[in-house]
Amino acid sequence: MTERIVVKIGSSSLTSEEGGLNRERIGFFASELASLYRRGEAVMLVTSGAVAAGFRQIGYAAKPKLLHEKQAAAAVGQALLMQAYQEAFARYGIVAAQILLTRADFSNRRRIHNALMTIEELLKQKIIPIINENDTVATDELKFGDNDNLSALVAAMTKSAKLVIITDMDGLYTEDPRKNPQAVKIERVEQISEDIMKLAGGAGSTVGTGGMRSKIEAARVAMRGGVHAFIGKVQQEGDLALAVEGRGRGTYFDTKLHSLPMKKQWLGFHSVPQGKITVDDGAVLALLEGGKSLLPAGVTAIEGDFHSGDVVEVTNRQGETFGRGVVNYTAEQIQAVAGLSREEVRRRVDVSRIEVIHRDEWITLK
Ligand SMILES: Nc1ncnc2c1ncn2[C@@H]1O[C@H](COP(=O)(O)OP(=O)(O)O)[C@@H](O)[C@H]1O
Ligand SMILES: N[C@@H](CCC(=O)OP(=O)(O)O)C(=O)O
Repeated sequence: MTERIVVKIGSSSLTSEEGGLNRERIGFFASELASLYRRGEAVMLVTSGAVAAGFRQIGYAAKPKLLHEKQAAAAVGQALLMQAYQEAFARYGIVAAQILLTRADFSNRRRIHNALMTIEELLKQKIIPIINENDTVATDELKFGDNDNLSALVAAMTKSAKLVIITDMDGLYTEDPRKNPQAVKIERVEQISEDIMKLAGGAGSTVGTGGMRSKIEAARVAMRGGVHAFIGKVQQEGDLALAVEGRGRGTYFDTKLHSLPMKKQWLGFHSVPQGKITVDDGAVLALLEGGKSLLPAGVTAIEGDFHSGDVVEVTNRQGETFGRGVVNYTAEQIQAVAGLSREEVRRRVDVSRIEVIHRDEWITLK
């Protein structure tokens, strides 16, 4: 059966601490991906390594820290990276394509739709899309920075079955094993709780960026989008196939959720909330388990100055955010009717819909 699989390779797997591309590793990963491709899987690659590949060529002594230097390094390195992959895939008769994306592209529905259509056509033509962040145009505030999150968004957008995040560690441990060799590996995670989040530390190498934390955040996004995730090591021949088959050297993050329509992905992953609504326990239950809309009666507090049609976060009484939705009221209108019954609400404000957030415009995020 053809499955869609997104594979993410981090800088630490492709380059050395001194920078420069490790062509042998690229050749190895290309052969691993080619074996999935030959089995009929629809493979997409999200690869880092542009900055690490480029800085040595420019003559910088170490991985640059300043944004314009990083961007210059990426501009040089991205071309080297693509050249290396295209050559490596050509050995297997596979054509590869370059796609560069930014976070801003994801928040613009037309742009991301175009990117998706391009990827769909490439997959149809049996071409492997190779995706990286467009470092030259991404502004600092809006940068993915690491590619973990980008890979999760690509996996959700393409409704992939699996996301394989390849790194230099064979999975998630109870602590960073570089700091504590006694740390114990976690084989399976079914829900990413705050306790799981706390285990993860930052990058382990000087070329890596996000560390384990950004990988777990990515797994969380993937799982919400109905994608099973794996974080681990692919080092020897056949490791990638094992990772995909459930026998890999890493940690599995299984999900019971189904893929999300683009509209819900936009709401959950890309929209920028303009305020916050706190609700009572009954409303939490109605939204989380009843599949119901949020009515004014369940609202206890609001924050922010938002308009009807804006996206807001919804939090419980403990202050934990558990979802987002599009509001049908202005902040002022909700203030006037919070806690009131439908009849009272109709008497006091003139709104097009009685629901503060309709269930079709809601996404649970936990
Ligand atoms: N709890 C943990 N379990 C495993 N690795 C961890 C943990 N916390 C931090 N790390 C570090 O995360 C690193 C991988 O992230 P990173 O260096 O950003 O790699 P990449 O370039 O592959 O994205 C590992 O080398 C490891 O040192
Ligand atoms: N877009 C950047 C990615 C930066 C980076 O180091 O990411 P990662 O190795 O995935 O933590 C690059 O190609 O250099």
